[in-house]
Amino acid sequence: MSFTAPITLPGLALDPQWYRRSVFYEVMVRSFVDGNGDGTGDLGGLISRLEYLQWLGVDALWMPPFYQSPLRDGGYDVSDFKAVLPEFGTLDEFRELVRKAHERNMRIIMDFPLNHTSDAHDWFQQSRSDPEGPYGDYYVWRDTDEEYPNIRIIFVDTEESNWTFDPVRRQFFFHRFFSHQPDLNFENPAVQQEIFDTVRFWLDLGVDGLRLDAIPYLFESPDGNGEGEPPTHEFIQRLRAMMDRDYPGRILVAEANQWPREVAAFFGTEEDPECHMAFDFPIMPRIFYSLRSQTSNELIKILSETTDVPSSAAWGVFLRNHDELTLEMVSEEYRQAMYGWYAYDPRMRSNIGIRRRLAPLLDNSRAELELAHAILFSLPGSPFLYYGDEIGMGDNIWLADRDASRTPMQWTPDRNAGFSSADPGKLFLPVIQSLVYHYGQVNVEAQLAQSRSLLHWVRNVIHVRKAHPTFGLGTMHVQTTDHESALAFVRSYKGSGQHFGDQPEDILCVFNFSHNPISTTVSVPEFAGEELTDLFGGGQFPKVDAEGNVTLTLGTQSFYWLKIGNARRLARATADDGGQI
Ligand SMILES: OC[C@H]1O[C@H](O[C@H]2O[C@H](CO)[C@@H](O)[C@H](O)[C@H]2O)[C@H](O)[C@@H](O)[C@@H]1O
Ligand SMILES: [Ca+2]
Repeated sequence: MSFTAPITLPGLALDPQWYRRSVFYEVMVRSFVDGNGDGTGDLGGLISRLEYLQWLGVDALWMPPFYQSPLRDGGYDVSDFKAVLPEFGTLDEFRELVRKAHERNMRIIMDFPLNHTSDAHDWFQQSRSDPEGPYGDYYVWRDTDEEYPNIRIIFVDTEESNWTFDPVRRQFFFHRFFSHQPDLNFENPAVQQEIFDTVRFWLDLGVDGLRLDAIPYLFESPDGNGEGEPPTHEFIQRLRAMMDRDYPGRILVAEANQWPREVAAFFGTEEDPECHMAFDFPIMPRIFYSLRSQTSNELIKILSETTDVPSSAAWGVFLRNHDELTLEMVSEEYRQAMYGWYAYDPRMRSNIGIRRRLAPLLDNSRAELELAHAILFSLPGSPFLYYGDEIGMGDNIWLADRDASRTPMQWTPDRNAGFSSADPGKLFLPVIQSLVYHYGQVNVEAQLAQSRSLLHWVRNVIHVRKAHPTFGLGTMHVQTTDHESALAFVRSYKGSGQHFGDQPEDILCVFNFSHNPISTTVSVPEFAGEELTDLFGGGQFPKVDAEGNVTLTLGTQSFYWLKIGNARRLARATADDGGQI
């Protein structure tokens, strides 16, 4: 495979807002490329495919944990926060990865599961065996399992309680997730210091940011639900202040599976900022809901809710990731509808969600895959892709837990899908060999050879998005339509004029969720009389009429991104001093 990557000068472009303009790509080291042929993906393998990621248009990688770990929760069970799991590589290889990514102007975000450790961590082993020793108070120990009754269980498939009795210390320890993942005791200043030291350790190695895993759960309180308690926010504020002071330009990303207002709290305020980015959990299931219900009302409702966030904050939007498609942020009625549509086999469910990949969820429909991506790439915030979804990889629901959608990346139709040269029996997980998604058909090499493949389409849409900073930096206004299957919004940006193409711009985005073609009148009164031009092909569309309406015909499950004409915008640009949204 060869990629005609653009020639760039080594080093990162200076841009304090880089995370608002970036396309992110979640890459699991274990699953991407096996560089040394032992059956497991590794850092060396990832380094060898940076060229591919740059060609695709990726600006930043999000790397789930690759620390020392017994791997009982995909690496989110860390047994040493300052070591790389030997089967993944070494610290030196990680340094090389950072350097080589930066040479391609790509940044690296590391996952940081700071809420808990593995029970194999030395801190826990010492804590359980020596309660009076230096680590005795590193975890949340109690004599009963009755405290914190308001704290819900997250892994409902496997856990019956958030407390587990430890036969060594003869006390219960608290855990939000698996019983082999004891929660750290954030009340202990020594624990807080360890977390700061760990953050500094990785930032000193050059990483561009940290995804704060399970961030709402750091502190518990007797009466609260243990989600976003005030001391948790105070702790993040201190972390952010340290980063702004000592590591400007590096970012914090909040993983908080909560409602918009609660998640927005993790951005902090202008005076006391917390995270630069936060994943937008409520919007994601509503995209899937709209695709099957053929209605846009749920998306319109959530997009119309205004949540005040600091001016530098950015949402991280996504369709899928390494976890189940979580349904925690929908009502029970809608959850049942989603299970009916997307998880008709009970094996497809996991906790409160669905453990399937994007293409199988959308029944491999090219129209739906394009529509879903078009929404992802035009919503406010920065898009996060999940490795393999750009080629429409399948899943394997006969594998345990979320491994269903963590199988080896499919590079070629050759042995082990080009992922590894190991004996196939030695792979950490088997490659996908299902009827529809077999690596013989679904792989990067084959899609590179087809100009109309999903891979080329995704790359094209990424590049169109990147040519219009409006998508990353602009505001969004939902517009009225007269069709229940249509969603329309306008993205507007005043432009800073500081970068090439960073100009004032308005873009009308219209989506059709119906499984049939529709005609709909979109009301954009602010833009009466303006021309509309397709962002992809440059085709001219009917003008917005004098009343501010435009009637559009959309094919089955299709969309338009239309640039709104010049006259008014140019006048406004002259009047503006520009730069801010
Ligand atoms: O480290 C434990 C888990 O932490 C993250 O969890 C998140 O995923 C859960 C679903 O799998 C979700 O319900 C929860 O709200 C999140 O915090 C991480 O992404 C998981 O992989 C990990 O198991
Ligand atoms: Ca390997």
